[in-house]
Amino acid sequence: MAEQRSDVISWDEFFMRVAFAAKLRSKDPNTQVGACIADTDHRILSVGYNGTPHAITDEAFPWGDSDDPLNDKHSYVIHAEANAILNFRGSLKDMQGATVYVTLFPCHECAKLLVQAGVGEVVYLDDKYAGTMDNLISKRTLDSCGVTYRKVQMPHGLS
Ligand SMILES: Nc1nc(=O)n([C@H]2C[C@H](O)[C@@H](COP(=O)(O)O)O2)cc1CO
Ligand SMILES: [Zn+2]
Repeated sequence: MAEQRSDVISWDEFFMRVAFAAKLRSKDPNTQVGACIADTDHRILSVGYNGTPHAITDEAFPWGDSDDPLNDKHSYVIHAEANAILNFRGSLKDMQGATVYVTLFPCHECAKLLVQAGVGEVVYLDDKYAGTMDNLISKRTLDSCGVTYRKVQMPHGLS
């Protein structure tokens, strides 16, 4: 009888790989972000990545940075975490206590949305904006609302 494989990837690694795959769909030339929400029974509830609202043409929105808010991508893009919440087709009751796996630490706007959607834990891959005011507000929001966060361990890498 063959032995079963023991060196399998963990649930954390699995869901982070799903989030990582999602970010590969992002058209943002500078920062691509993926999010995967999994419930307490290790079922995937939803996936999202950062992108603009559905538009009639690909050129409807800018993808560059600009001092002019009308021409700045940040005015239009929907963040990965927000898209993951919006893509969910079930009842928000099923999201209570869920874990969101994100390739980049949530911004303060998404932190508020995740809290109100019932997410109980944030697991992140990168925190490249750590220490910025937005990031500090995000962490204060999560701390104040009892949402824990931790950096994922990826012993098998991402390839
Ligand atoms: N957690 C996040 N989820 C996201 O989906 N984003 C998106 C918004 C933009 O499309 C991009 C950030 O662009 P930049 O400012 O690094 O050029 O990533 C950003 C963050 C950062 O907090
Ligand atoms: Zn955000």
